[in-house]
Amino acid sequence: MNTPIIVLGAGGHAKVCVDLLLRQGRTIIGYAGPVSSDWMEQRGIHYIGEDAQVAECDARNVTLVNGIGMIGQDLLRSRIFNHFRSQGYTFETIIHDSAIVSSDVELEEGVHIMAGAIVQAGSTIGVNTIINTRSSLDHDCRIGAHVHISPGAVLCGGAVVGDSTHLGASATIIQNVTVGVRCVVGAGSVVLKPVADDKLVYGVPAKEAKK
Ligand SMILES: CC(=O)SCCNC(=O)CCNC(=O)[C@H](O)C(C)(C)COP(=O)(O)OP(=O)(O)OC[C@H]1O[C@@H](n2cnc3c(N)ncnc32)[C@H](O)[C@@H]1OP(=O)(O)O
Repeated sequence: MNTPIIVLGAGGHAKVCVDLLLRQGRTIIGYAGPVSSDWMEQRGIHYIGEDAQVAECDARNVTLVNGIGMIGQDLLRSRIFNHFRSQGYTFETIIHDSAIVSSDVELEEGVHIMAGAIVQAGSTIGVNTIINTRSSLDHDCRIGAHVHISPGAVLCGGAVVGDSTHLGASATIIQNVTVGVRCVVGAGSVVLKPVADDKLVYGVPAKEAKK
């Protein structure tokens, strides 16, 4: 079904989403955010206005794509998702044509699987999570809601990532290891042992940052 889409945001992640949607021939009604964007205008994507203006579009006739990115513990992406869900809007799950996603995978609402990503059999991914460019989830990974798996990250089989955690670019989690909720794992880190909730870890092997 080609339900018309409104993109929320106009920054880096929104651009990549728009590029994916245009390649797939999707209809984009416009984008919403605090300011207009030359990049969007050059592609003929109409500026709807601030987020409140989205309410003028009936939630039954559109779906939303959350173009807000997530770095570290920035909660804007999850706040926007929860706000519009509570208003009755639904979020589109988007998968780049170059991604490889097993048929034995559970994807919840609003998941983004970007170019070159791989998701293997038995994995589950919670709402509003980004599986970013060229990252890979091997078999039986469990990824929570509002997670960002950054470009190039590698999750070995059975790895678990809790809600609202940001896994940095090219980080690796070895098999069957759990990273808790609301954690940040630094770019390039190698996680060998479980990480408790609310921790910042980085390095090889990954260690908890000293406060
Ligand atoms: C599409 C996209 O672009 S998605 C974006 C993806 N972005 C990322 O993956 C970025 C992830 N963020 C990081 O890796 C960050 O460096 C963090 C969150 C781990 C740490 O950030 P901060 O708390 O600001 O740490 P800060 O920069 O002050 O560095 C503190 C120390 O840790 C070291 N350090 C920071 N990050 C790392 C890392 N990833 N690996 C190893 N050491 C690190 C620094 O060298 C510094 O060491 P020093 O005190 O000996 O000089």
